[in-house]
Amino acid sequence: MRNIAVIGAGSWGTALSMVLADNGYSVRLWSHRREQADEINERHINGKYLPGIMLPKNVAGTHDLEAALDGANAVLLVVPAKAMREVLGRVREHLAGPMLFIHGVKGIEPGTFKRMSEVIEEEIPKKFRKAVVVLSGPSHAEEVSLRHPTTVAVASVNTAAAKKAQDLFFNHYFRVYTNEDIVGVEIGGALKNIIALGAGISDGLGYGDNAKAALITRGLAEISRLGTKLGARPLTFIGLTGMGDLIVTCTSVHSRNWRAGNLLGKGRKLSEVLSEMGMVVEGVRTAEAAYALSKREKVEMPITEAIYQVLFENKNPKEAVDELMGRDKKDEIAALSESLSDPAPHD
Ligand SMILES: NC(=O)C1=CN([C@@H]2O[C@H](COP(=O)(O)OP(=O)(O)OC[C@H]3O[C@@H](n4cnc5c(N)ncnc54)[C@H](OP(=O)(O)O)[C@@H]3O)[C@@H](O)[C@H]2O)C=CC1
Ligand SMILES: O=C(CO)COP(=O)(O)O
Repeated sequence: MRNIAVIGAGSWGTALSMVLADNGYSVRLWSHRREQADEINERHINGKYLPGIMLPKNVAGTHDLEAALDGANAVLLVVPAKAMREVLGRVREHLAGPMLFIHGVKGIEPGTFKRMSEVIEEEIPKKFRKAVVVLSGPSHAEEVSLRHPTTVAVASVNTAAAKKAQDLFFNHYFRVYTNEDIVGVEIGGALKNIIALGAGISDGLGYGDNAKAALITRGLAEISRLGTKLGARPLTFIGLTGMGDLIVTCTSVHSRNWRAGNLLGKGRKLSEVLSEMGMVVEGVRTAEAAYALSKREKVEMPITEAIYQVLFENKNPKEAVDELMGRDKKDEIAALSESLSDPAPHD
């Protein structure tokens, strides 16, 4: 049996460990908290993040990063985006040879506004990485852990590496597609969280399905505009990691981003909401990054801007919606058509 190191024992790291274990791999699931690693080994559960789920026996918890990485054929990184660089610095100290790096993180690094694959390339010397792959798509951990049918995409500039990752994860309930557009997959996965916050805010305000459909569709338009400006392929945004993930995150009660937005729409303060969630809400920091990127790249992103203002400038959510609705009249497609020509993918 081959070994895989999973770095990050939250909901998603644990659910993906189960997929790998079901596929016959020996998984070492690293947690930065010793008691969580002990719980995984002694009781075969991760009570905080996936309550009620029994983990397969071939998922071993560990608090020792060196032991997690020793002899591993691939490493899967699943920590919050803001922790990625620090965790990679620690991982780097224990690498002995080249490894396949896969990540399942849906965020942009605060401050640098870099994608996670860029952070991995900066922190892990070339001699220690065979390739970098992202795994993304509509996939709530809670449902994956119940082995409910789920589809995702794996993307890399290295096609063979994407196929390798596809082989690692693919099974009867977890269908994995390859995609050559790593920029589009990472941008779609990160920015959908901002729109999910918006969908939650809209629901919290008492608005209905019309408003949510508008947010999803026009949200996708602005994600595509920024993504293509950054080098993504437009078609990626109508796929699993674009429209697919927007649908699931904006409509599911499992979504932490939707739930956080819902509380904000009901009038709660951001600081209170975040401490109550107790899990990562990537859309908050990603809204800051996407807002800055939209200014840097001169891309119009009115929904992102409105959500940024609600989160960081204390704007009243209802006023933000009123302002969005009162913007200048527009043609639906004209502003999009430029970015919808589909060049070959590039990084
Ligand atoms: N949950 C899901 O359904 C999905 C999540 N994702 C993405 O996966 C990524 C991780 O999310 P998810 O697992 O859900 O998050 P959770 O909040 O469930 O778990 C985060 C995990 O990371 C740990 N952690 C926090 N900071 C650090 C650090 N500095 N060093 C090491 N570990 C740390 C936490 O530990 P502690 O318990 O101590 O806080 C916890 O184990 C996010 O980018 C998310 O968008 C993608 C697809 C689906
Ligand atoms: O990315 C996800 C589902 O595809 C999980 O979304 P949340 O982080 O909002 O729970």
